[in-house]
Amino acid sequence: MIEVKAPGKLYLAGEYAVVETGYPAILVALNQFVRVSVEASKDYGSIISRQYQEDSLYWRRQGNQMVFDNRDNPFHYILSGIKITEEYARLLGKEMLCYHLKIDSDLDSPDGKKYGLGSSAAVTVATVKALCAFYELPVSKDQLFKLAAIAHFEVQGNGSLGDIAASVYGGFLAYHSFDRTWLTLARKKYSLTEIIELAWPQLQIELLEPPENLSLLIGWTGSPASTSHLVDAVGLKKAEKQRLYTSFLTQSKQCLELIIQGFHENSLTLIQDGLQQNRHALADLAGFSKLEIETPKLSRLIQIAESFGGVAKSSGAGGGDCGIVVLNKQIPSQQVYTKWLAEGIEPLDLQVHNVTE
Ligand SMILES: Nc1ncnc2c1ncn2[C@@H]1O[C@H](COP(=O)(O)OP(=O)(O)O)[C@@H](O)[C@H]1O
Ligand SMILES: C[C@@](O)(CCOP(=O)(O)OP(=O)(O)O)CC(=O)O
Repeated sequence: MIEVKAPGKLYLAGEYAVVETGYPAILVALNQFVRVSVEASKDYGSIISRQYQEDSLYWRRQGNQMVFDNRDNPFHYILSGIKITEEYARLLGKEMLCYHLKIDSDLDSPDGKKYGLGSSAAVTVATVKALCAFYELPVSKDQLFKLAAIAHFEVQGNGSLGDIAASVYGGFLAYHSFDRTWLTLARKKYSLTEIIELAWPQLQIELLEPPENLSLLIGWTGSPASTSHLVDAVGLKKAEKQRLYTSFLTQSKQCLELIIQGFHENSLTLIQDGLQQNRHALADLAGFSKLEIETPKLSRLIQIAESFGGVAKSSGAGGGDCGIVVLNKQIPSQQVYTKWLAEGIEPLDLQVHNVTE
């Protein structure tokens, strides 16, 4: 039996701008996982998720095809991960097999709360990783990223795919998004084996070493908003308010360069300065897009963090969900947590996860 796991993530900076080809974001992988196991089977295969038990899917193999009843199944990312990995396996001359795939996830709490830690990305990465192991396909992290990014992109159709990178590489990383229009065309022109060997236009992934004194705190404010809805709303403003949008992109890039420099120079101060500026850039974007990215509860989370010398901002698409704080390790996190709890903000006591294998 094959068992693998892939971590969830949070955005530290660069949200929205990273959706534009080549623009950077900083992400961090966290010790909350999606776990996938694969076990060979004989007559039929299955996909069973602990979080979606009522939606278990049973399938049979007809040659290279998986045959199943496709009504109302929620396993789009998993099925896309399977499709891409099997396409790759066939190109490497592997025979298609039957198997039971089981999924379990820490990313949504048992009481159904969604923390916005990137479950669709982690589930896609874990599925691709598990099937690569099952079919004995040797894949580097770069290749795993590319296979999982294709699988995710072919379902969601937008987004920067930064969450896939965080789930594959782990730790803190600087991610510059690749040209997704190129990928769509490349999928028609090249085979999967060729695509995952190619350098993808504009893609850059750099692992970052955090300064020793950096502590990362996470607070959850509830009321998650729809990321794709927010991203689409910004897409609309991009055309309507070109000047403001371009200035947001420039601002975001400048902050990100400062933060990356902070990581390179082990400077907590530079990282904090960059995060602060990124918060302001996102406020400008929210202003001219008429969106609420930093909700009143996120603002409270940030004010409390600032009263302890921390720098904080919304994480990801915003409109609720998580806020992140970067502060000096010397400040006990419990002090911040107590104040948050008093205001109904839930501290998520998570650690940075480094992918070692
Ligand atoms: N435990 C799981 N089992 C099966 N599919 C999952 C699981 N967790 C997440 N998914 C898939 O990911 C989707 C959630 O994606 P999305 O709403 O984009 O969340 P996120 O923003 O956390 O990535 C679900 O609809 C489902 O398709
Ligand atoms: C706006 C974004 O830059 C960041 C969104 O991050 P979130 O963490 O809010 O979203 P999910 O990964 O779907 O949970 C869009 C993107 O980069 O795709």
